[in-house]
Amino acid sequence: MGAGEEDAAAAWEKVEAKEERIMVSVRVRPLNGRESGDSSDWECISPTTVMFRSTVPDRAMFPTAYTYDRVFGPNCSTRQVYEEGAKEVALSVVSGINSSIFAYGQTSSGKTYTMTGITEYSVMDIYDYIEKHPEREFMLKFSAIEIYNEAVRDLLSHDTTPLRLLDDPEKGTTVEKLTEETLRDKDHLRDLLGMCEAQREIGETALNEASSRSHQILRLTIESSVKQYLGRGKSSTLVSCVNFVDLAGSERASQTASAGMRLKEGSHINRSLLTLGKVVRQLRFVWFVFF
Ligand SMILES: Nc1ncnc2c1ncn2[C@@H]1O[C@H](COP(=O)(O)OP(=O)(O)OP(=O)(O)O)[C@@H](O)[C@H]1O
Repeated sequence: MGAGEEDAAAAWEKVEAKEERIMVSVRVRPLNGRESGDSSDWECISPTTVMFRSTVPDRAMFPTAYTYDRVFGPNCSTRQVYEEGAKEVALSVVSGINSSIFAYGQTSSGKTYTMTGITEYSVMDIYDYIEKHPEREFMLKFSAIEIYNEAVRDLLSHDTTPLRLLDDPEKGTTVEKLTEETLRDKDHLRDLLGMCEAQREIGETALNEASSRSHQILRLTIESSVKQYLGRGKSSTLVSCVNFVDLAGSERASQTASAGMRLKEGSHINRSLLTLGKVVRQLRFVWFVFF
């Protein structure tokens, strides 16, 4: 086995050793200017437990505690959330393991804020790993889509025509004609991330002046081979990808004061999140997933 294959085998052993391959963390953001007069209903009482105590007087007597793999309170930085909640998952891509990190939550809860930081830190660590492994040849590719009002759009193209989803028996679901950029360096990736941010559909609601109105999926694919064996017929190439998913937030029309276009967007967002919830619930009962 070459160095890369050993890394991959070690990473797989680590994954196999864990009973759970899904990690769920909760981040409670600080109250903002609009909410600062209120007291928070949520309190992080340990690194894994968050407690909900309703401010409605009759219900305040019955707090409920929820336990997750990790809970981050309002004073935790995005760096800490990344280091303790996402780094291991993001970096498994360099060892040939596919992974996804996604943020799910109510509108204005801090999903985009958190995912932007996590993506940035992951990119820095992935390039750092590449620099420390000159014995391997790496090729990085990047693609980005948003799902807006149930239509899929390429965020690396100025063409707004919706793209078709195709079911490939080997590759699974793919997006037809999606741009995939081969990255020159991390500055190139930063430029592309900036382009995605600029292209993404956002709009103002009563709860968030820059609310994401679409689901965004950024995909980084990494191919790597041992340089020594390249072209000698002995080399094997590791190919894997990491997805950074920033979902649009669930919302109540009464709270976001949505009407017209915003209301239509909100109903698409809520419906797709409801479907995602159903899929996750069903997965609890499925032992094998066939592709
Ligand atoms: N941990 C945090 N610390 C400080 N400010 C935060 C934090 N999390 C979020 N914010 C701020 O709160 C506001 C809402 O955050 P953000 O846009 O990330 O929410 P969201 O969940 O993505 O919302 P939506 O679903 O509407 O797109 C932003 O102004 C953001 O800068």
